[in-house]
Amino acid sequence: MTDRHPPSKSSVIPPELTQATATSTSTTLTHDVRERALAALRAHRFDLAEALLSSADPGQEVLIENLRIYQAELEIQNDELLQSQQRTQESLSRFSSFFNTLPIAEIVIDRQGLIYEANLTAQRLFRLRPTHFHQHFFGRLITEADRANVISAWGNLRSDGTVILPEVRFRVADDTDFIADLHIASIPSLDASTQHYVCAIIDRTEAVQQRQRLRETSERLDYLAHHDALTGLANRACFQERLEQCLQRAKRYQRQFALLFLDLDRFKEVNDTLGHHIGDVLLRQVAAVLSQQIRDVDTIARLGGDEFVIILEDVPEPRFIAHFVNRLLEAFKAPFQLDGREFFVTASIGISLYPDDGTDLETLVRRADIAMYQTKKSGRNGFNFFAPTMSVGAVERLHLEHDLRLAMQRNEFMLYYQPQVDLHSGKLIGVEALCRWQHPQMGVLLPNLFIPMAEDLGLIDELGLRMVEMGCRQMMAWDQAGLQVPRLAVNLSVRELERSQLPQQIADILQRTGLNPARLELEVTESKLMRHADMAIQALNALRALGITLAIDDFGTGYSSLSYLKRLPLHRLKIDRSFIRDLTHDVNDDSIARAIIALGHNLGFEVLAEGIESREQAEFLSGEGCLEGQGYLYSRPMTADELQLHWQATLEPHLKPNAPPNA
Ligand SMILES: Nc1nc2c(ncn2[C@@H]2O[C@@H]3COP(=O)(O)O[C@H]4[C@@H](O)[C@H](n5cnc6c(=O)[nH]c(N)nc65)O[C@@H]4COP(=O)(O)O[C@H]3[C@H]2O)c(=O)[nH]1
Repeated sequence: MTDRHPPSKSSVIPPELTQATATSTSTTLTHDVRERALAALRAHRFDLAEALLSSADPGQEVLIENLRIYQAELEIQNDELLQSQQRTQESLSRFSSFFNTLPIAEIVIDRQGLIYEANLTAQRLFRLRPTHFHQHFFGRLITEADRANVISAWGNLRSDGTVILPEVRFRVADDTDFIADLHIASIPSLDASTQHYVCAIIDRTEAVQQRQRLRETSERLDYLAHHDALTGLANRACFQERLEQCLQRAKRYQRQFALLFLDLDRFKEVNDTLGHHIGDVLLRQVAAVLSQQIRDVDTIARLGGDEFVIILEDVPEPRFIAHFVNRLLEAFKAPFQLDGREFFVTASIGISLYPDDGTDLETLVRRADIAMYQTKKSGRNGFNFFAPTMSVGAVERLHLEHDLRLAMQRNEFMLYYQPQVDLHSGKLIGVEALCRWQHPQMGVLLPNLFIPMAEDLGLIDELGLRMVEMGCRQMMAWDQAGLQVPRLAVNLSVRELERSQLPQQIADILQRTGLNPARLELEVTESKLMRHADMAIQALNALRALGITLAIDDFGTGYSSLSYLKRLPLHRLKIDRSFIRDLTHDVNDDSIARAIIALGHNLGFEVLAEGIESREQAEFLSGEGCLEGQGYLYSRPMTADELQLHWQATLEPHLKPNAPPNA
């Protein structure tokens, strides 16, 4: 760009000097002089040319004048040229500094994609020196993943010769990546072979990172809004959302789901004795243990303190929930590691079911809570399904408790009896005594309403003994009346088993009433028995020693361990009626009932099925080897007089008026 190009000589050199044909003035010049003058002119030595010409022919005035004009013209042209060059130089340097100080990386490439030029921003951005850029393919600055895309877009520029590609991932020399928008524009050119393109690379890393940070922050905020900071479980807000969704799904697809409230037993003691820090460690460990037990579809949340809640979606049967809950309680049998020590913690669980216990969020939550509270009251470390009787309000409950105490004094309790029969012959083989409270205002109340209350109030021992005695006396009375009822089964609260005097008190009753101990059977509910296993074995052994028989009630809902079951001095398994209800309609229940019967027999127990309501159920059971049963098919629970009337009339063969009553 710095070379000077003198104006074309042919336009300014006096024709006399260049023309071969001599004019009137040039003819006098010798060839030699002319050549030398020309050479001097070409060398811009005007003084020499002038001297040569004057010496050759001093009369050549015109020629010399022309020469001077030519010299003046040349000098003007030269000045203009110099100024033009100066301006070009300035313009180039302005462009160069503009190009290099642009905050945007600009790279000029040729038709092949080879880099022709790159500004300073591009050099800094790619950490490359200019020499590295030159003759490098532009594509090498782009990551493999995006390269083909860019090349294809470059080959399909818009009609205005540009294309914009957002967020292309470029690769820097040190192999790190950055994200930038890429604008490609063709530089107008007359000759396609020298076509160039300018690629503007607008670094978007900051914006992308900021967007990423924003997304992360909003995700984090969302997480915090929906999770409990201590345990990482869902929090109350999230739980309510999920429960609402679960409710909608259950309504739409007519499914059942369960809500479990779980509260740690004596958590306050941990906090008070070991400190809040350790309490927090325990809560985190409990959260981890609980999380391991649930399926992906289920939700577990911490509502605060030591209160956890689980939504079990789509549960076909309550007994699956019982199975799940037993697994949960089982998980609590392993010690927690707190402050380098092993620590045992138990939990109380309450369960409500959609739709049985409520069809709206508030009702389900309240009822699961009530059921949990009930578990706490009945000895903790266990679970309860919600029962309508639990929902008696605080005031009503107070009244009822008061009434229950009075009822004990006034002896308002009585027994209903439900026959137990031989499934083959239909013969009466025993009765189950079921307690009723003849409330002066409310009429006959069922045991689920008042037995737990009696347990809470510490009245169950007295009530239980009264029922046993009442039943034994009734057996003797039937004997007297000539109705032989071979066996009396009475329910025993597991609370009663805790009392060391119980065996002696039962022995006293048997003695007082005169009933043969072999005709008395005591029933204990499986799930409750299993929760007090070690204590129960001792108590049951002592009772067994009296000569009475023992039955395990509601079998199948408590998930006893077989090894433990074998150690119990039991005579009878009573299959829970929830397994009987769908017999012959639900193959699962068929197989469960079949398995329980086989299990009972293998363990050497008699097996009795509860809740038989249809002939098909009875036939299925007897076909599977279950010999005994009870249920509405045979009789509802009834008063002693009703039973006597009914069974004396319908089962004459069992009337043995003269048989020794207590044989
Ligand atoms: N759907 C249906 N139900 C049937 C059928 N056959 C009998 N039942 C009901 O099933 C329950 C059987 O008693 P359980 O399992 O020992 O369950 C008893 C027992 O655990 C407890 N209970 C009853 N009396 C006493 C008692 O004197 N002491 C103690 N500790 N608990 C008692 O209360 C529970 C409930 O007793 P009830 O309300 O009398 O309810 C009785 C009975 O009425 C049937 O075919 N279909």
